[in-house]
Amino acid sequence: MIGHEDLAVRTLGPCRIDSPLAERLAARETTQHSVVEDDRILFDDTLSMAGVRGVPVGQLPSLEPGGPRQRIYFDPAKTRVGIVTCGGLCPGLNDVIRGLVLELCRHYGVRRIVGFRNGYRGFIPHYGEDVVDLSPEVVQHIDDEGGTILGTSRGMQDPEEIVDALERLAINILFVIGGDGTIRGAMEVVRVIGERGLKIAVVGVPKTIDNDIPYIDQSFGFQTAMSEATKSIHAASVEARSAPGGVGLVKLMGRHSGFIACYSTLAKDDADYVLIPEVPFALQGEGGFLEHLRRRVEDRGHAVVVVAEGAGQEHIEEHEPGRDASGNVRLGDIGRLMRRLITEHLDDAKVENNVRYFDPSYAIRSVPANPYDSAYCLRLAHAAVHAAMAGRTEVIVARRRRRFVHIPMALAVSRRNHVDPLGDLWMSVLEATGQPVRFE
Ligand SMILES: Nc1ncnc2c1ncn2[C@@H]1O[C@H](COP(=O)(O)OP(=O)(O)OP(=O)(O)O)[C@@H](O)[C@H]1O
Ligand SMILES: O=P(O)(O)OC[C@H]1O[C@](O)(CO)[C@@H](O)[C@@H]1O
Ligand SMILES: [Mg+2]
Repeated sequence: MIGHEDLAVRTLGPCRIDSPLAERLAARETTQHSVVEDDRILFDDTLSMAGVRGVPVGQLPSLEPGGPRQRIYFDPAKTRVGIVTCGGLCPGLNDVIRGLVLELCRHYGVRRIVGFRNGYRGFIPHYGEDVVDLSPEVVQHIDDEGGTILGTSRGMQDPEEIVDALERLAINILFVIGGDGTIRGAMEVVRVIGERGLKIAVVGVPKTIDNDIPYIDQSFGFQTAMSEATKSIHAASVEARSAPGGVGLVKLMGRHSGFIACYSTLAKDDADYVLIPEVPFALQGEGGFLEHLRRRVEDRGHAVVVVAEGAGQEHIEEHEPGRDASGNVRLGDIGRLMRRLITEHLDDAKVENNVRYFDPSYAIRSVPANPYDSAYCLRLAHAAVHAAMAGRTEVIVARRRRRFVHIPMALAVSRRNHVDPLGDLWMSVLEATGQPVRFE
């Protein structure tokens, strides 16, 4: 069970400098819309969860609120900031970079901001990457484009060398924008910073189109990515309904978590089956997926199947599970296997079929953020700047149940966020598709 120690946020030291934002904060009080800096946000949100703890209200585990502080740790005029983006692309990366730069420059008066190129390798001299000076002019309109102006990469880098680079450039604050791997990398950087007795804040903005970072409502860019995915599902549905025995099969990203598959299915009434990593399924046999699909194609003439890339990995026999440069398991291609098995199964049953396969893959994550995600990215960037200027370190900023909070990095990587097969989301998917609770 999560306790106080798991939620404790590290600071570099006392905040002794008046924040340039202090005047605006004077009238603030905790309301439905904001939480003042010395208040706390409850971790549990049901009576039963809080009740199980058996402690008075004041001792319930709680999170530090995000947002601006009256007093800050860093002197803006003497503060130098670094920004890096790592891991796979996600809509909104440029929005976050832009938000960080604008907040630092315009509201705190920080003048020296550099971007490290191509993920953590941008710190390592051997790669010969330049650093990029970032200013409001440089980041103007970068949010119109997908991707990241800084570039990104996978692959392990030596944290000692990363901190060498931070020291060489006299960086006081490092913002890391990335997923679980990036946060793990940042924790290594924090460890080395500590060993060297340096006062450098490391603050993360969590990024994952898979929405697999725990304790946060939804990651930025997820809404954009899942909206893009709905286009492919709709196209699959049009194809399926326009041909005898039409089967539209769509493979969507989602290594270990099927959120994109679930939400993009719920957005439109197009899909008949959703297969995700969290819910194992039998393929063969009377209660298996293929027989169910055959019956549906015979009864209704068409079907649409959405499969998350991490689903049904146990069915892929020939696959040698290697790892990518960052150590992430390389998955077998469930989409192509399903296409072959569906075609063979319908052929064997002498059911006329036209299987159309869609793999939108990178297309859903390389687009610019939609307006909702852009606004969300900007608010996350603001929260990250407030946290860092107040000397918070080894934290990510996140929105949890509508509140912006500081989550210790260790907690953010302690587990993965999954679709709960017994939870409300999966229940909605079952209701929307009408598929059986289990294929077994
Ligand atoms: N276990 C780890 N320990 C230290 N550093 C790591 C670890 N895993 C990854 N990293 C560093 O973080 C970077 C990004 O990691 P990774 O490629 O796994 O992407 P990610 O941040 O998890 O994003 P996503 O999975 O959403 O694409 C890597 O290039 C590597 O430098
Ligand atoms: O091919 P790449 O760039 O390594 O990224 C693919 C992976 O990145 C993600 O988009 C995020 O981790 C996964 O859904 C996907 O498996
Ligand atoms: Mg990852």
